[in-house]
Amino acid sequence: MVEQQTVTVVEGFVPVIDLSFKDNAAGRTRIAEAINRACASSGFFTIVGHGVPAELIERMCVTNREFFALPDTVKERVAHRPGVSGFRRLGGSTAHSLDLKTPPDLCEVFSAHVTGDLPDEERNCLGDYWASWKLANVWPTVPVDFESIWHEYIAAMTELAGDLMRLFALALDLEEHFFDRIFDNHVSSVAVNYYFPQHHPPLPGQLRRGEHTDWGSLTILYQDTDIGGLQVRHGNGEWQDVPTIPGGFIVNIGDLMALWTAGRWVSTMHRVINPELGNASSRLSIPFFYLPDHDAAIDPIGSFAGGDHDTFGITTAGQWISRKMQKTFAEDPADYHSAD
Ligand SMILES: O=C(O)CCC(=O)C(=O)O
Ligand SMILES: [Fe+2]
Repeated sequence: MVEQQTVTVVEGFVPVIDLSFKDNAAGRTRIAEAINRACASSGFFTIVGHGVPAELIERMCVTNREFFALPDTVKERVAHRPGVSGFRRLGGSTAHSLDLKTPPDLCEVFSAHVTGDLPDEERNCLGDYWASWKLANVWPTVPVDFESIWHEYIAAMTELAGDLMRLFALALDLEEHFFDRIFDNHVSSVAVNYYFPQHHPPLPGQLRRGEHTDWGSLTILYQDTDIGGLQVRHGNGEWQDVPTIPGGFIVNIGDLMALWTAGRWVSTMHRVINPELGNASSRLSIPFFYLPDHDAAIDPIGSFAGGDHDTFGITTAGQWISRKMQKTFAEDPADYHSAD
């Protein structure tokens, strides 16, 4: 018998859920119940006992730290450019996805997609509009094992995210494999955020990451320090720090889960605040954005069908995410055109 307290190991707005028993039926039921509570209140929880090897996470952190420590001229060799994903010295303005006008976020980013190594002709079929998952991946040659570690990490995240979606299905009283077919050609990505040391005071309204919701189904986030900075917005409008749990991943749901559940689960606003002035610490965060097939519908599912939702005339997951991304990077001189 798996008791409730062995599953939710820390209660709170962002509870800590232990997945150690996810491979037995009683454990899965308990975990699904805990996930349902978290997703209906904050949309955020931390997982431990997730089974991703600590040494893989460590290698992923080390190789990315090495990359971001390289001179700009070297990093620019793998720069994001039309048709190609990669390194961005300006990590966009996530608050722009909500039409808020803020200065650029104080981070650099390197991103790659699960689709990014496919041949051009296959990628070009993934939506008839601009989309980041249609870009080719570009890989630095230094650090030498960068690309292979990224691939290993993406494979581990894909497996974990698929299992989380099966737990989500149980939590929503759906058939356990309900979501599998919506993700059989998923267009997920990893975007490593490097929050560099701040030697100058930020501009008014400028944050490491401006407030935003995530746009996909779920995000699995690792942070490589305990200096913190990630905050989620409580229903009463207050911002709450997300505690760092050693070895844990933060999981949050994105807009698609809120749309699919007609708002029963919440896609919660979050942001990353600046360190105190004079504190020159840096931080790496590694979100894995689990994004379904680009043509997945965004209508409410199962028993939520017919519920209220305003999707601004958008019908597919790909259009929804692409529109948000274009707003986030609108000041980037790349080849964007409307997702409509
Ligand atoms: O760095 C973090 O803790 C969060 C980053 C984030 O919210 C994002 O990249 O969507
Ligand atoms: Fe986010």
